[in-house]
Amino acid sequence: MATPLGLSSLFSSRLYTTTPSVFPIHRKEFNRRRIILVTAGGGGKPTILVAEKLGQAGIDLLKKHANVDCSYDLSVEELCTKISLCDALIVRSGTKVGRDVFESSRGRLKVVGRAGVGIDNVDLAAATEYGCLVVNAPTANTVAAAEHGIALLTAMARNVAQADASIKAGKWMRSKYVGVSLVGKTLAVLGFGKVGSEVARRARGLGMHVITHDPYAPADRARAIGVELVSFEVAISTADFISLHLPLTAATSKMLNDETFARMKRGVRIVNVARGGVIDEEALLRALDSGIVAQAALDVFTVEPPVKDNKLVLHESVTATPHLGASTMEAQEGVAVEIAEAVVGALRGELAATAVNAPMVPPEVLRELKPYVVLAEKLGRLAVQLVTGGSGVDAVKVTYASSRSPDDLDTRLLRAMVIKGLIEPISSVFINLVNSDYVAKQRGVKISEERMVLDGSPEDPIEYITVRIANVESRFASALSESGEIKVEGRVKQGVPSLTKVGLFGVDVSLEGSVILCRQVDQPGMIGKVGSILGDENVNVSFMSVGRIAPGKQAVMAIGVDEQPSKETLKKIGDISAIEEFVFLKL
Ligand SMILES: NC(=O)c1ccc[n+]([C@@H]2O[C@H](COP(=O)([O-])OP(=O)(O)OC[C@H]3O[C@@H](n4cnc5c(N)ncnc54)[C@H](O)[C@@H]3O)[C@@H](O)[C@H]2O)c1
Ligand SMILES: O=C(O)[C@H](O)COP(=O)(O)O
Repeated sequence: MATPLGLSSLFSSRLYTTTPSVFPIHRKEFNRRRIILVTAGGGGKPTILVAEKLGQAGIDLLKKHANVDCSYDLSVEELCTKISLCDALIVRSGTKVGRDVFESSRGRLKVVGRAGVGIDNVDLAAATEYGCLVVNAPTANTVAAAEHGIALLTAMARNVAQADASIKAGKWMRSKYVGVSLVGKTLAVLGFGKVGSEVARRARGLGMHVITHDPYAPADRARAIGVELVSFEVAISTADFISLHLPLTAATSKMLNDETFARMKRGVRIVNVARGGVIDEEALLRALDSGIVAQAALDVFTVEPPVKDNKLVLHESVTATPHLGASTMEAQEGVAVEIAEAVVGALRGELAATAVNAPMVPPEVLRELKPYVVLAEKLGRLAVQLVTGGSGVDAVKVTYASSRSPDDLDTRLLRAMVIKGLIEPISSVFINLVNSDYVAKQRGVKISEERMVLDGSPEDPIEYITVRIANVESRFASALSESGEIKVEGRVKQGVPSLTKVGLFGVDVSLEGSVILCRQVDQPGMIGKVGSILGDENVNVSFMSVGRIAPGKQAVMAIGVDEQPSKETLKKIGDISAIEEFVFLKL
């Protein structure tokens, strides 16, 4: 059995395979491998704790394969006590599966199943560290969430909840509850993924003019349902209604805030069935009180359940529901079956397509590929940030230049990491070796791979990796290759992943922190100018390199920074007259 590896959170799990590591791994051979997950229970049936209400079809399926303990509303202490007797745990969003749960399981807990999409309530790093696979059910509640979005939209526009409360209180207030019509109004859907596109489709049926903002959604998918892809600015400033369908990520956290509310049409109405943290709740309260936002309908909150006297929940212009998006009989039956199959499969040792944490890969392979794994993810992350919003990513080519025979180089892990880098920052999906191809296919991203066989010693597995994105525009024109694709190339230098090429320009910058890329007319003093602007703001520069076409001609300067420079600092860099374009990229 393999031992734990101290790699990144994605790869720091205990890795169990039935065969010792071999390198190369041939595809068929790998597919035959089984991951041993069930080690407890004395060879009898495994025990599964279902800690939140799950559809009966799922429970029935679980009971065919395991002892099932359905215990709801457990305190943290009760959960921690029970867990040491369980091989798998199934939860929804209401149970916090923190480090204490994994610690208390003393190694017996092998699978956590999240009966739904979001896994914000599961400590993934701890799960991975304790060798516990986490699986979710990402598709079965999509329609339910979309229907709830539409329910909130229509109920809000016609004051259904407020009027119902009023009539139940013995009042008959017809003029107070005059609503607004939806037909002909503009709805901006922010996030055009699984739920967002279903909401858009339904809103079109209500006669609304639907626009959407999602920098990563293909325009043809939007066009197919009569929806216009627009910039964030156009979406928020022209909408009568805004519906949120984004994952909660660093980029979307508090995306609706004082500044963005100020740019909206006065009287805009907002629906949130995504995650509470996408809205700055204090700012929403201010916008409601000042009349910028006429009404809001909220299914999700930053803290759930919200505190008793939460001002948003109590606000007259707010319609609130207790995270009911996925709560239909049909969705819960679907989710229950989806999660039961995934958990039973994982307990049997099958690879799970909806696994959200660590893949199982032989440690020797991981140890050798570790820096290349990081390089692959960062190249993916860089490349996607160079895409102009709205372009839609559908064709990605990854080239591995290596002196090894193609048979001696298994690139699935690297491809998975490129996909992770490309998709994870813009999605609620967690990507690993198990689910990467599935997710890429589902999102219409075609990944092709190419091997370049080099002469020389095959000691290092790879000389360099190139990631190209075709059919897109770039927000940094210098990142384009001769054939018009976004192109980034990297190498591992003394164990450190480094960016070595952007478009046609050679650079040399270690892939840590963040990177600023500037195209400039090659001339003396540029490094000093940019360096001093960053220095004035105490931004630590870790690396600087300049790649030029020829002396005195154009050059691309790559600057590695430890901290994120402020908008003002970036503007000062952009204002340097010799700088023709620049971009800030987070790694
Ligand atoms: N209330 C509920 O019960 C309920 C039920 C299901 C899903 N959800 C939540 O709804 C959200 C959407 O779920 P999904 O299954 O459609 O996810 P998804 O990954 O299919 O779609 C998310 C979309 O957001 C886009 N996106 C990412 N960053 C963006 C940005 N900065 N600007 C604009 N678009 C951006 C992505 O490109 C993607 O298309 C998630 O937060 C999920 O947790 C809530
Ligand atoms: O992430 C999800 O799937 C939804 O938010 C639903 O959560 P729930 O299963 O707790 O209803």
